[in-house]
Amino acid sequence: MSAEIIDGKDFAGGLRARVAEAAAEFEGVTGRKAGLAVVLVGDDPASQVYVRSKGKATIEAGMASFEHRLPADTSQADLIRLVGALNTDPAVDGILVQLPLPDHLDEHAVVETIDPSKDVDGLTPISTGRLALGLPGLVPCTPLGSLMLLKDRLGSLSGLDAVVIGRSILVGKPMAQLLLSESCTVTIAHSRTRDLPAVVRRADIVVAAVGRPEMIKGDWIKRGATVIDVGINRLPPETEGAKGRLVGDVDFASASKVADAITPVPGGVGPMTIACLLRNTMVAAQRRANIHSKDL
Ligand SMILES: Nc1nc2c(c(=O)[nH]1)N[C@@H](CN(C=O)c1ccc(C(=O)N[C@@H](CCC(=O)O)C(=O)O)cc1)CN2
Repeated sequence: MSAEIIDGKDFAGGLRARVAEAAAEFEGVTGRKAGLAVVLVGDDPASQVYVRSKGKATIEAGMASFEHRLPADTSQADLIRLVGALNTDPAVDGILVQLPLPDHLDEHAVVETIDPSKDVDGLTPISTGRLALGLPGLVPCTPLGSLMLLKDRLGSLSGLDAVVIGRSILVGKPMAQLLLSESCTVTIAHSRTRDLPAVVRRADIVVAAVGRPEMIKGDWIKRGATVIDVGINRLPPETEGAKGRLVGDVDFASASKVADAITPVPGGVGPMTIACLLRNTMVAAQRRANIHSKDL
């Protein structure tokens, strides 16, 4: 058996087109573009690529992009001052602080200052609390995109056993909450989990978000499971000067022989992260302008 490949790039393209339609409608009604502000501190190469992609995708969707690039030695007070200014800027509907931040900055303290109505990353205590309570709100982009792919593939997830490997605030914890709200039986596994292969083997749905290249092997996967690989790991280059291959947290070659369906890396969950950021920005803009629109 060979698993069906879940094409996140294709699904993300559809979502981006729907967001673009909503963005044009929003501009028609309000006379302004919905706006997303992205803040990057420092010069982490991967973050620079992601921030550039976010700006490009925002403009392609017909929204306004505000990019703020700050030096690596920016103080916490200066960063919080910038977030404060974005909170009160009427042209800004969504604010995202690119993570990780340099070590001297306190991510939680910075994120906490974002106005929850503009929290398109879904990371403020208000957004996190609303998700935990099962109330509507803005949800972190990678788990939201992963859930969209799962529901598109499986329809109802009710009663299914799901294992989320990883407990980060960006992916693991919100993913588990989302699966729980779909009535899955959810296990959160992590570095201290005993007999991880046995835990994973029970799952109908496996979401891998550990950040360890190709750690989850095919013989850990239950036959017929659906596998969502959130990992994006660049292997060391095979030849000098070349770029290393990009792989997920799942050993794709062995897992795809057992699973019913699997997301590839690249081209799986990654493109959904940016598409969901555009979607969240549009939702935030509509709510702030009191526009009631169909769900994106
Ligand atoms: N504040 C946030 N910081 C970070 C987030 C986030 O959601 N909010 N997520 C990640 C990085 N990320 C967006 O910021 C991101 C990662 C990967 C992709 C993507 O499209 N990946 C492609 C491959 C790209 C490549 O060739 O390198 C894919 O998987 O196909 C988009 C966004 C950490 N920080």
